[in-house]
Amino acid sequence: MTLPRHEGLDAVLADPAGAVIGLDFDGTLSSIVPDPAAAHVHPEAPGVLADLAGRLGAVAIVTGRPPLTALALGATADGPSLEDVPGLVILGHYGLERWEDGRISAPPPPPGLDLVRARLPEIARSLDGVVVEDKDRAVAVHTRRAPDPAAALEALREPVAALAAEAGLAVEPGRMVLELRPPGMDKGKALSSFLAEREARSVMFVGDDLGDLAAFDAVDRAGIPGVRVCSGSAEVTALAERADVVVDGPDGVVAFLREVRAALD
Ligand SMILES: O=P(O)(O)OC[C@H]1O[C@H](O[C@H]2O[C@H](CO)[C@@H](O)[C@H](O)[C@H]2O)[C@H](O)[C@@H](O)[C@@H]1O
Repeated sequence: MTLPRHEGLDAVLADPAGAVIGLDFDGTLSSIVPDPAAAHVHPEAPGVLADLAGRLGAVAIVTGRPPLTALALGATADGPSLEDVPGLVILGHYGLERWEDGRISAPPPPPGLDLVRARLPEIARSLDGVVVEDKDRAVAVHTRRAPDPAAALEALREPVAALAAEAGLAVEPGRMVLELRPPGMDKGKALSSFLAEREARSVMFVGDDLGDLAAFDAVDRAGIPGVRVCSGSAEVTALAERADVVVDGPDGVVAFLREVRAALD
């Protein structure tokens, strides 16, 4: 692919040491698969990120996954794994839990999760193929394996919202998933703090899902040149509508990152 001309992308290329790249995990660095536990990083993604990390100010993965899960799913059999990306920071749980240099930092889990653990499986059982994913600091309910995933998601919206309100948690909607998680943090806040911490002079964010819209907002309000990249899919169109660059899923993301890397030589 040829890199498009865009002011934010030009700024990243002109001053890579001042650039921060943030990337989502599922749907961006990893293809969407029916079973969340069976996801795995695109085999070429860690290599190209490792290459970029040596040239850019910072590379961060900003994800709804716990950082250690992203790292585990980021292992590859033959090449480098995500853990091998120099200086990588993972802002997991939408920024609540941070992994860097092998260390995790996070606030304590919210008390409302116990109520969700007690009640959500019962709600999920009322619909065929709906499964619960417990992520320690958040609990998600997935409908991708239901006979009609979109209908199952709609059927869950109301009971899940009621349960979240009772538990003092926020509902995070995503690709055939509703997540109950602590309120007060999102990918936008996580990215904004990281940009300030690294004194970024330009920013690129790559994402695919509704939770990434907050990160696009953060790019917009960062006060530095920025570029918003969408890992496009037929399933989510809202992000493509806001993006400066749209590529075709994780394969397209890796091809795009390769071009960025090549343009830095
Ligand atoms: O912020 P992300 O890195 O995009 O994580 C968001 C959610 O991703 C995962 O679910 C999604 O990917 C699964 C595996 O491909 C897929 O089965 C599911 O339908 C998608 O919604 C993950 O399981 C969630 O916990 C994350 O919050």
